[in-house]
Amino acid sequence: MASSCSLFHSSLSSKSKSKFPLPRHQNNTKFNRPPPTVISCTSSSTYDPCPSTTSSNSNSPSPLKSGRLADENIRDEARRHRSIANNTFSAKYVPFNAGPDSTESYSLDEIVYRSLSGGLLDVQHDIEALKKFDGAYWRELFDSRVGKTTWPYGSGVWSKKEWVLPEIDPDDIVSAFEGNSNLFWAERYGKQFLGMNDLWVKHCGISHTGSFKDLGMTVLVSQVNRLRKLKRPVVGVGCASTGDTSAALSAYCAAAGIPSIVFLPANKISIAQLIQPIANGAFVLSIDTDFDGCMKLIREVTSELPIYLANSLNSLRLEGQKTAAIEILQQFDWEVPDWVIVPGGNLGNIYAFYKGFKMCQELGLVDRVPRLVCSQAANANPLYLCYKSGWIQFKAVKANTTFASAIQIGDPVSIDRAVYALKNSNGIVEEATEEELMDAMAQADSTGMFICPHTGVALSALIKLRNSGVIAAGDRTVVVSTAHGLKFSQSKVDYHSKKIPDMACRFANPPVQVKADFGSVMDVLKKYLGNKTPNH
Ligand SMILES: Cc1ncc(COP(=O)(O)O)c(C=O)c1O
Ligand SMILES: N[C@@H](CCOP(=O)(O)O)C(=O)O
Repeated sequence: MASSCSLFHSSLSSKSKSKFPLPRHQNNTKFNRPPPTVISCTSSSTYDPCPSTTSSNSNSPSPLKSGRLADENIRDEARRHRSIANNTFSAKYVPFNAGPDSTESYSLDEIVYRSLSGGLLDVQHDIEALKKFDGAYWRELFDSRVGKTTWPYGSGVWSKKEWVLPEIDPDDIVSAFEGNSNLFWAERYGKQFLGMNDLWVKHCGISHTGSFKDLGMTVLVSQVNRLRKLKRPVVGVGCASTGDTSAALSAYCAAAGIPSIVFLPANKISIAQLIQPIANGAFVLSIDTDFDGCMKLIREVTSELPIYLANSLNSLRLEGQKTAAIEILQQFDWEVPDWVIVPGGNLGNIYAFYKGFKMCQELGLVDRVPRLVCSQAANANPLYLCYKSGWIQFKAVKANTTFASAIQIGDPVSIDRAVYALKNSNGIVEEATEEELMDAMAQADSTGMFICPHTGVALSALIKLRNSGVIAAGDRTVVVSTAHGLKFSQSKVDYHSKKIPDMACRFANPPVQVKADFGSVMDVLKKYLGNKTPNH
């Protein structure tokens, strides 16, 4: 039996009951009644105006203070509150950047990675349905979910569920409460090295498996969980990886009890990244090729075997990754920064950021999108070369070894998405040499960060654009940090021991070897302190 809180909008139609304004009616009456579809108290909001009345059984245990029943876990609680009727929102696959005449589309429950013409796909949301709620509604709804443990909205990704995978049952979601990552004010770095006072680092790598890939993987693995329950032919999930996608895939699959298979280029990823899928029980293939070779193989294999493809060629991943952009706006109280700088490899993430910002603009949460910068390692720079050609010519390259090993990619699958994102955000592409990216990383670390080399690539772009005056001292700028520095400690060890051929390692800070006696220790300390001036 439906509870009183229940399932019909009529129970939400009184403003006094609902915390959130209701959508605009077609006739423009402000906050009129939502469309006559059925929606649960919690399918569009974590806010339950009548939590204690949702159980129809008078013998049920009394609710806890939190609104949860005594014998319930958070998933049970979500199940009790879930909608038993159709959700108002929906999404489907369409060919990426299809013209207005295209009618090609696929349900998200289909296993499809490419359009009929062989192009990329995109997840298209029913924007008209989302637009029935105004920008203020969405801002307030998303803000209300931050910092909670309500399943699944406590996750930074699932707090935007209606914009991500609106139709998935919370019961099918596999989440580690990812997202909600720190937006770090780089006060000292900005001031000391760039003369900036509004510089921020979005620490997407301080996360469950240590990279932004968690944001996309929770979505992909949740959908796989659903497909398996629907008895679709998915025996396992596979990816090619430079180390972060494989870590995220194996962790989320392990949490859900789903087999994962990862293709890694032998000797081209860090030890920390290699041990992650091994520890999480993935089937790990170390293949004597580079990432592009692994990517080619996984595409062939997934078209032959019932292994679901987890790379960002699969547009589902980007639906999760785009929430980092929404989160940045949220953390600035819905003010739009001037610049967002993202390191690029397979090039899904730059498009994901664009999509997140664009949806916020389209749905009235903000009035513009920031300018995007994509930064590549000079040793693996096909996008940069394409940009320099005036976007005229894209040619895959052979990616050379780089300390930014996770972006050692010469034939990015999302090239079309990246070009689209950059063209539509008045974007810029930069590149960083090995010395530039390692120096930038070392300087940032010396101000209290501990970033990965890929973030060094993004910082190098910022340094260049500041020096050329393109980015002004007062511009609010966000650098996206994509992985945890601890995954790449060997690169820092090499740098600080000045062991890198042809690199000055100007900011190295090697440890001082000293004998274990008081005099020797005093000597080195006096010498060290002699170079310092008191701070007053
Ligand atoms: C740490 C890190 N930074 C940046 C990237 C680049 O992201 P994308 O491939 O979406 O361009 C990747 C993966 O490619 C990565 O693992
Ligand atoms: N850096 C990535 C490369 C693959 O990117 P994806 O986003 O297409 O999975 C990795 O860590 O594997």
